[in-house]
Amino acid sequence: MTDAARGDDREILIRVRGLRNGFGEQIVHDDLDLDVRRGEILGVVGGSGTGKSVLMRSIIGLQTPLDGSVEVFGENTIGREETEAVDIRKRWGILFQGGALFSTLTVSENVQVPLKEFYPGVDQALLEEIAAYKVVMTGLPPEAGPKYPAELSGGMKKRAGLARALALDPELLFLDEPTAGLDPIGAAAFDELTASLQKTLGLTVFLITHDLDTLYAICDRVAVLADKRVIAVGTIPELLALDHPWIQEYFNGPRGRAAVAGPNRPVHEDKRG
Ligand SMILES: Nc1ncnc2c1ncn2[C@@H]1O[C@H](COP(=O)(O)OP(=O)(O)OP(=O)(O)O)[C@@H](O)[C@H]1O
Repeated sequence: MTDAARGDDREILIRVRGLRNGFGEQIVHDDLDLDVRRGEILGVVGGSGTGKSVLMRSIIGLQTPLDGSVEVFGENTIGREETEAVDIRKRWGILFQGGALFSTLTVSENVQVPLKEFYPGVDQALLEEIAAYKVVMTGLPPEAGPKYPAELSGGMKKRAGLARALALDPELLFLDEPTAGLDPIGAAAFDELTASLQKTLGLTVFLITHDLDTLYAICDRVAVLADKRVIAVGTIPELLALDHPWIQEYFNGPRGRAAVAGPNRPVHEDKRG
C-alpha cells in the first residue's frame, strides 16, 4: 500500500504544534508543527544544528519548550511530573546518539535497566531471560550478553542500544542517528534490522538521520527541518517536487543522486522505488 493510500486518517501518535525552543538569544524552533502517524517510519532530516535532537528531546519531555504543545499517544508530554509521565515513557524506547550504553554494565545489564526502573521487583532470572531475548532479537549473538560495551564493535553497540530501547516492548521507537559511524555494510544491516523490527512489532519509528541511503531504503515519509521549523513532510518524490533550495541540494546533490541510483548497499524491503 502506498503512503498516500494509507491516508491522513491513521492515528497520530505524535502531534507537535507551535513549538518554540531556544537557548538564551538563540531560537532553535519557531512555530514548528509535526505529525507522526502510527505505523510509519518517519525520517527527520535537516542541516547540522537545525534542532533535530532538540525536537526529539522536546517530544520525550527532556527539553521544556518556550511555547507550543506536544502530545504523544494523545497525552501532553510537556512539564509533566516524573510520576505522571511513567505510563507514557513505558510505551516508547529511545536509542540516543552513539548508543549511550552504561560502560560499567554488561549488555544484558544495560537492557535490564529500563525493566528494573519500570517494573521493580521482577525476579532476576526473568530479567535475564528477557534481556537475553532482546539481545538475540537485535541480531547480536547470545554471547554478547555478558560483554561490556568496550568489548563491542560500533555496530554491536548500536544493536545493544536498540535491545535496551526495545526492553519494554514499546509501540514507539526514537532513533537518533542510528547509522552514524557505521560502515556502509553495517549501516545497511542496521537499516534492515530497523525495517524488519518495525514490521514484525508494528512499531512507529521517529528516525533522525543524515544518511540518505536510510531515507530511501526504509522511511515512509521524511520531515525536513529548516528555517526553525518543519518546512515539509512527505515521501521523497513529494519532497523532490518542492523547490526549496535546501531540499533540492540535499536530495539532488551528488550524494542524493547516488542514493537514488542505489542500492549502494543491500537492504531488503527497499522503499526506493
Ligand atoms: N542544552 C543546550 N544548551 C544550549 N544550546 C543547545 C543545547 N542543546 C542544543 N543546543 C543548540 O541547539 C541547536 C540545535 O541542536 P541539535 O543538537 O538539536 O541539532 P541537530 O539538528 O540535532 O544537529 P546535528 O545534526 O549536528 O546532530 C544547536 O545550535 C545547539 O548548539
